[in-house]
Amino acid sequence: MSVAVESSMSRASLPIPTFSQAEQSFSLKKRHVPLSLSSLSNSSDSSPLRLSYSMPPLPPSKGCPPLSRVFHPRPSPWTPLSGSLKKLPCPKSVYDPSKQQSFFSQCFTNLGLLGRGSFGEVFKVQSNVDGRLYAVKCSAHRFRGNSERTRSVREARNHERLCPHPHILDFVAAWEECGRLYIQTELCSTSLLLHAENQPPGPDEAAAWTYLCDLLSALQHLHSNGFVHLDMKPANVLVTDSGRLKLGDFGLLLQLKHKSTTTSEGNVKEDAQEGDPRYMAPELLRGQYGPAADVFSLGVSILELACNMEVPNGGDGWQQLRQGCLPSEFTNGLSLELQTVLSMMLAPEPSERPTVSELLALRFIRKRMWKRRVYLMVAETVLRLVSLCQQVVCFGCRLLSSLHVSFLPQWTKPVPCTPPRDSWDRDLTLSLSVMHSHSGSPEDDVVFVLDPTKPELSPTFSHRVKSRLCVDSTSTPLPVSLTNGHRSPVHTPSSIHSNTTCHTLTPSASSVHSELHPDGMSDSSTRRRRGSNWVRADEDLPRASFEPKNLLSLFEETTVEGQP
Ligand SMILES: Nc1ncnc2c1ncn2[C@@H]1O[C@H](COP(=O)(O)OP(=O)(O)OP(=O)(O)O)[C@@H](O)[C@H]1O
Repeated sequence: MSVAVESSMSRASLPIPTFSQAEQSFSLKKRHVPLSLSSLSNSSDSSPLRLSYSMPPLPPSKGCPPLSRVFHPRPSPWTPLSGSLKKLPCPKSVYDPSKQQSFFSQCFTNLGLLGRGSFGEVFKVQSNVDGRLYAVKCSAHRFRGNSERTRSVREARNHERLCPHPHILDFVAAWEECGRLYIQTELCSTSLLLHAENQPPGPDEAAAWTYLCDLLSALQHLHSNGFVHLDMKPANVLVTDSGRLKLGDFGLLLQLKHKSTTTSEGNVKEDAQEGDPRYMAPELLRGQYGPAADVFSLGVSILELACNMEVPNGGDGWQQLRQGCLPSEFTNGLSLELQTVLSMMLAPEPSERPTVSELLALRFIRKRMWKRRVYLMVAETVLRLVSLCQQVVCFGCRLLSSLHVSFLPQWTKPVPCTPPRDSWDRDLTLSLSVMHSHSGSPEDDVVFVLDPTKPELSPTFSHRVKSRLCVDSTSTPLPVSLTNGHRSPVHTPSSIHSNTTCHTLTPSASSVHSELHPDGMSDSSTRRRRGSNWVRADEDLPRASFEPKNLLSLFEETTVEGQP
C-alpha cells in the first residue's frame, strides 16, 4: 500500500512555482525607471494618474542653496569625552586641528605596544604636553553603532568619576577620534596576572593577603559609589613600580542606582554583562547583578593567586567552586584565617557572602591593611627619593658633558671612538627614560629585560602558564619597545599558533583543572618571542654614524690639524 502511494507520488509532477507566487515571498528591488512618452502612448492605460507619475513636477526654484549644502558640516575628527580634556584643552602649540595628523600622534610619542585585549591595544606613550609617560588604550574597531559608542563613552566617564583613588588606575583623559575610543591612564609596570606568573612557583599566602587588602580597598570605593565592577580578575588589575595594585578595565562597570537597571530586590537585570566565566559568580547566570558578584570574583582571584592554581573555565571544577566546595588539596596549605575568608567569599548564595565593608572590618584583615599602608608609604617614598637621585645624577652627567665639550682643547675634540653628539644624546635620553619610568622593581625586568635564554620556571609552573595562555582569551601583554615612535613587532595569530602545544590536566571530581584550548602557546615560546622582540627592538636602535680608524691615520690627522 505504502509502496503504491510512494510510486504514485513519484510519478505525480511537482507543482512548479509560478513567477507571481515567487513575487509574493521575495520582492524585486524597486527601480524608478522613467517611462518614455512613446511607451505611454502605446499603453492601453492612458489615465492622467499614470501620466503624472511619469512626469514628476519640477522642484520649486530656490534663490540660493541652503548653507548646509554650501558648507558641508565635516564630522569632527576629535571629540573630547572627559571633563579633564574639556577643562584643560591641549595647548595650541602641541595640537593643531588644521594639521592632517591625528590628535593622538600630535599629542603623544608612541613608545610601543604594551599589550592587547579584546577591546583594543594599549600603548606606552610620552606626552608631548608634559613629557611624562602614560598608557593609552585605543579601541581596535570603529564603533559599530550608537549603542557601542554609548557604552564606550560611559566606560570612560565612569572611570573618570571613580578617580582619584589609591587603588584605582588613574584616569587622565578620554577622547573619540575617527570613531575610536582613546583612554589615557597612568602607566603601570605590568598586570597582576603577569606579575604573579613571574613569581617563584608554589603557594604564596603573604602576597595573597596584600592583594586582598588592596583589592578590597578598591572594591569598597566602587561599591560605596554605587558601582559594580563585574569583571574582577588578576588580568584587570595593574601593578605599579612600588607594588601597589590598581583596579582597571571598567568596560563592564555597572551603576546600581540607575533606575532602569534596578529591580525591586535591589539587583540589576538589564544593561549588564557578565565577565570572564572563570571568575563569574553563580547568581549572574540567574541575572542577579550586584556587589556580591565582585566579592565572589575577588575570592576566586585570591584562591588562584594564593594557591598558584589554575581556575576552571567550566566542567566539574567550575560547578564545585560555585557549590561552596574549595579544592582542599590546594587550600590545605593555607592558614585557617585565609581559608575562612575564602570560604565566606565563595559562598554560593550572594546573601550569605560578606560585603566588602564586613570583610574590611575583620580584625585580621584590619591588621594587615594597616601594615600594607605603612609598607606602601615607605616603598613609594624610597622610590621617589631614588628617582630624585637619578634626576640629579643625570643632570650632573649632562652638565659634565657640556663642560667637556666647551672647555677641552680644540685638538682633542675629534676623538674617533666617541659617537657623534646627537647619537650620544639619543642613547642618554633612552637610558634616562628607562631609569625614569622604571626604578628597578622585579616587574621592570619582566617588561624590559626579559632574558630569552632563561626559561627557569618549573615544569608545573610553565604548564600553568601554558594553560593560562591557552585559556586567557582576552589580553595579550607585549614587551615594550623603547625606541621613540617605534612599535614593538606585533604577534600575528599565525606566529602564535605555530610550534605550540597545549596540555590538558586529567579532570577529577575533587580538584580544579585547566581546560584544553587549541589556540594555546607555550611559555617558552612566548619568552622566546619576547626575547626576540627585545633583541629586534634593540637592533633597530639608531647606531652611531662613525667609522673605526687606525692609530696611524689618527696620528696623521692630528699632525695635519696641528700644522699652521
Ligand atoms: N595602564 C597600563 N600600564 C601598563 N600596562 C597596561 C596598562 N593597561 C593595560 N596594560 C597592558 O595591556 C594589556 C591589555 O590591556 P587590557 O587588558 O586593559 O585591554 P582590554 O582590551 O581591556 O582587555 P580585556 O580583554 O580584558 O577587555 C594588559 O594585559 C596589560 O599588560
